[in-house]
Amino acid sequence: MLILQDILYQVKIRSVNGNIQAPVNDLQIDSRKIGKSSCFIAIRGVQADGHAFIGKAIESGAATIICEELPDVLADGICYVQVENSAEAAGTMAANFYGQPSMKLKLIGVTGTNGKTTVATLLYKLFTALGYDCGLLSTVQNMIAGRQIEATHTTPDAISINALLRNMVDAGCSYAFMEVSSHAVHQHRIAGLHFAGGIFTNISHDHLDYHKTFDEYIRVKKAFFDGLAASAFAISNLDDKRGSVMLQNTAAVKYFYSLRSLAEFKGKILENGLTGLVMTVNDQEVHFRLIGEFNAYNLLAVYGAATCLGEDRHEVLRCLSVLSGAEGRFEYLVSPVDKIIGIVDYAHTPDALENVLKTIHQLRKGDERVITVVGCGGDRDKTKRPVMGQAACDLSDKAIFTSDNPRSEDPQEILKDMEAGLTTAARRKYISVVDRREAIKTAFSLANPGDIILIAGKGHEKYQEIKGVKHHFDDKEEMERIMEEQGR
Ligand SMILES: CC(=O)N[C@H]1[C@@H](OP(=O)(O)OP(=O)(O)OC[C@H]2O[C@@H](n3ccc(=O)[nH]c3=O)[C@H](O)[C@@H]2O)O[C@H](CO)[C@@H](O)[C@@H]1O[C@H](C)C(=O)N[C@@H](C)C(=O)N[C@H](CCC(=O)O)C(=O)O
Ligand SMILES: Nc1ncnc2c1ncn2[C@@H]1O[C@H](COP(=O)(O)OP(=O)(O)OP(=O)(O)O)[C@@H](O)[C@H]1O
Ligand SMILES: N[C@H](CCC[C@H](N)C(=O)O)C(=O)O
Ligand SMILES: [Mg+2]
Repeated sequence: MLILQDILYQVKIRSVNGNIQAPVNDLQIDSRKIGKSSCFIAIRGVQADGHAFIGKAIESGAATIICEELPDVLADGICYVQVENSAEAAGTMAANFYGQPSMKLKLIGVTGTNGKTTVATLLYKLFTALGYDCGLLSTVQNMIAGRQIEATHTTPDAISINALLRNMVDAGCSYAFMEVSSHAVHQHRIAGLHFAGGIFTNISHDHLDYHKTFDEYIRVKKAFFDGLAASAFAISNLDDKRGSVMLQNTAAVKYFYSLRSLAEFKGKILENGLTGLVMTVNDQEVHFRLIGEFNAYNLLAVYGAATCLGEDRHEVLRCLSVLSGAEGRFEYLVSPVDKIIGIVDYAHTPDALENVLKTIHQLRKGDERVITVVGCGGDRDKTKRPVMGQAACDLSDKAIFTSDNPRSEDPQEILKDMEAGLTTAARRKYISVVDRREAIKTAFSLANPGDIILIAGKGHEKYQEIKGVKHHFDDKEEMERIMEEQGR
């Protein structure tokens, strides 16, 4: 069994009270998961302060406590370690506890507002196709060499990350690809990890409920690159306004990808249709199965990373050309009778919604109409609601506003936020149908043969969260059922 002293390696300690040689069975940041000889790390959170649960943790068997503030009364036989930052300590300690798994494989992190899941998943699929055992930490799922593990977060907490990485190392993985959310950077969930490379996709409006200002959101994303080692590579999107700033202070070796300017990884779209993209990538012409300009960027990022990792460029493009994207990202179905194109996409930010709708317009052959079903999540950034409502109307012939995980909020109020400030032209185009199933049905009832229906916001999600309860709901399943029921 490990002892506390070993696990504290490189943690910034302020004081120690008790026996630092105490054994540690496991690490926990949640008092509800404590067992015998657990080490409890008290973290100040958004909802609660872990320090309030120190007593509870000791009652449940914790023998060692990591905290920023010592309790007034110290219990006998317990070792208390006061640290500068508990969240950061949790990352460093988790890495020590699990034997530095991020150093035993090559860990690549992907950050940005949109495209993280797509890029990380493509990298996982690509390196698997190239013959490596790989790991993946993503919004849709975690993977350990082909074995699927349910994902609860885009980026899990530090202890879960290191436990998963340990399992990957034990399963013989030589690569791990992970999404790095801005919440994760800010909450130090990635502290103590050793990244071999970092990728930036893009930055636009999201999570301003959490980060408060756009500048702060940028600063947090940039902190990921600031933390990379000189031995790592950092790849950024030159066509994004903040693409260069992201890498301004990184010690890592910098690379850029672009569709518009000269860059190490340069792409040009030749054809963009429902059957995929035809592009040149560093002067080699390739056909990809992924659709839309935004995926051209995702593919360039993946190509760049694979090149930096020493893979053969031709082989990389050959493998990439046959890959499909991540579940729920621009997945489409054509109805058998009326040839209505139904698209399920995870666009849940203004930028993603705009991108996916612009892509749909580029794919249109004639005067097919575009009908969009969209909602905005409850207990999330409210400022994106009117922007998404307006974008849906601007870029569709008809928009149906509906619910997308209202969580603790009143769904009608969310719809009101989406409707607020719509232009007169937009007002003529939208209707609100609070029940998502009814909204999808309405979209199909309104569609003429050949029309395009976009169902945005939930992608791979298999639930609708209402008042804290997750009800089974799957946009793709609904779409298929309605097509059949309506005989389309
Ligand atoms: C807003 C946010 O990010 N919250 C995350 C945060 O929770 P928190 O700060 O609210 O924690 P808290 O409830 O205040 O508790 C503070 C501490 O006390 C502990 N505690 C609490 C209660 C108790 O009885 N005993 C106890 O020990 C908690 O375990 C925690 O360590 O830390 C928790 C542990 O790591 C996360 O599970 C939790 O994610 C919540 C569930 C969440 O919904 N997060 C979303 C917003 C999120 O993280 N999303 C990003 C993706 C965003 C994107 O699209 O880019 C993600 O990476 O998934
Ligand atoms: N490079 C990109 N630029 C802009 N939009 C994109 C890009 N890639 C994907 N999208 C759009 O954003 C949606 C979400 O994509 P993806 O799941 O890959 O992003 P993400 O960053 O992982 O999102 P999340 O933060 O929720 O995990 C897609 O369904 C698509 O509409
Ligand atoms: N990672 C994002 C996903 C949003 C997906 C959307 N369907 C919603 O529930 O708002 C979040 O947690 O904010
Ligand atoms: Mg994701």
